[in-house]
Amino acid sequence: MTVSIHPSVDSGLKPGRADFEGGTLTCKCAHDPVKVAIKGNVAHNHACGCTKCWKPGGAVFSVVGVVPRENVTVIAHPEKLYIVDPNATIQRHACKECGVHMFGRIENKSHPFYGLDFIHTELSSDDGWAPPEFAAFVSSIIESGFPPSRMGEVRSRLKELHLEPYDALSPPLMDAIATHIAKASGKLAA
Ligand SMILES: N[C@@H](CCC(=O)N[C@@H](CSCO)C(=O)NCC(=O)O)C(=O)O
Ligand SMILES: [Zn+2]
Ligand SMILES: [Zn+2]
Repeated sequence: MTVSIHPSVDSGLKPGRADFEGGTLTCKCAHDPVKVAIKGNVAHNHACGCTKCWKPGGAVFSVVGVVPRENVTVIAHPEKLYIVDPNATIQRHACKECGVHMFGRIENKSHPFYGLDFIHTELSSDDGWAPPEFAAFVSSIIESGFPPSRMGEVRSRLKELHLEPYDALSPPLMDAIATHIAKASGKLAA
């Protein structure tokens, strides 16, 4: 049986729409759900195998991308949100009742990704979100208990889905992070 990556990619990637204006993320609560309005499309959307990103029940990977923080507005039930780990780089604001992560925010102003919030577009029923482009932190799925002996199967399936597997972020994003650090330390001209 083909290994399942995530319900939104298992039957192939759905193309996004260039003119997509954004949508609303809704948590899984049957009553009084938290709602978050997102302006514009998601960037750097990716499957993430890390232990920290929210995954729907049974999924091996999360699907997560970024939007400018000023494009994220909580429009219903902000009182249900809490920060999963206030010490983490990405502070994930999750619903206290259903556990879904509504957005992840970086508060450290010197972080390379400061200004970007992490979101899960599957929480929206709107059509046109950009699909994931690659798979990040693939080896990290083992930390959640995935059998190491099946990693070949996972990487083959990701390639088949055109989600190139990496054990950190993609090379362009890793280069962007390293460039930011080198500029901050003075090794490269700012
Ligand atoms: N092996 C660890 C990796 C966790 C990790 O570094 N996750 C990345 C990617 S999250 C979305 O791309 C990260 O930047 N984390 C910062 C944070 O979570 O605050 C594990 O699996 O836990
Ligand atoms: Zn909820
Ligand atoms: Zn992650």
